[in-house]
Amino acid sequence: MDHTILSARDLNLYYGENHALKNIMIDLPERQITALIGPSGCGKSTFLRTINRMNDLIPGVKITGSLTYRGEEVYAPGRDVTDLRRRIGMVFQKANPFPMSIYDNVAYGPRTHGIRNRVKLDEIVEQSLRGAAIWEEVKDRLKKSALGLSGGQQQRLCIARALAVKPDVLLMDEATSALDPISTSKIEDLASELKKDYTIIMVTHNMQQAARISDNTAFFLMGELVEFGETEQIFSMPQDKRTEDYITGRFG
Ligand SMILES: Nc1ncnc2c1ncn2[C@@H]1O[C@H](COP(=O)(O)OP(=O)(O)OP(=O)(O)O)[C@@H](O)[C@H]1O
Repeated sequence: MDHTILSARDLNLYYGENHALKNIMIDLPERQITALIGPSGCGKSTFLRTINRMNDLIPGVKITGSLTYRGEEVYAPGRDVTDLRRRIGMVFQKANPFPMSIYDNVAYGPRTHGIRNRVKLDEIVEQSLRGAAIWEEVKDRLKKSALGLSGGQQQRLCIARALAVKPDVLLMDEATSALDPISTSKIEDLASELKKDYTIIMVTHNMQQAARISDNTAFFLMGELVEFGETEQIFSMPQDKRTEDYITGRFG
């Protein structure tokens, strides 16, 4: 039986007057890859950011309904958002390494959480870089600037940085859209590897990518969740005509 880790019930989000998420109902299973697909502006990224409260930073946002993570309300008053974001990490479309060394990028989060012991930090940095499949490429240049890495390496470094605080869930917002095919395939392989230990939720515009690596697919359209199910089913036998039109390229 799949174990639900995140659950939305009648979840609505408004940017001022713009009703960007409409009555979202979804149960996301643990330790699987869920792909969020749909045409531009349908609310995929908004939904992704709602999960670790990144939308909190945007003025005029109103959220109603329920979103639970491991049974606890994400928007409960008094919820520790820093702790939530430690447990639910995020990787963005554009790799955004800090302008500091490779080592310091990865050690940044653990240091913020109070880890100062050098041996312990070394261990976390190595583990995280190995976890993100970039250790072999950077182990001899840990003190060099992260900005000297290629785009694909920078994105894997950002994944290592996310892993360093030992998260539970990884949110990926079009994490490969700026990368070449080889880097993209490395990150896809990595995601498939990481799902043994982490729950991954990814926004992608790349239908082949969703079909290749995700276990479940959610199709959004104009703020609604039109269809959610096993990726194989969604791509072979969509239940909704709108899903079918989208995945066969008739719009979007
Ligand atoms: N920061 C914001 N302030 C106001 N409105 C926003 C903001 N971000 C998104 N929106 C609006 O919310 C709706 C959903 O946008 P969102 O970015 O979630 O869509 P998306 O499906 O991820 O699109 P894309 O594939 O183009 O990234 C759109 O109408 C968009 O204009």
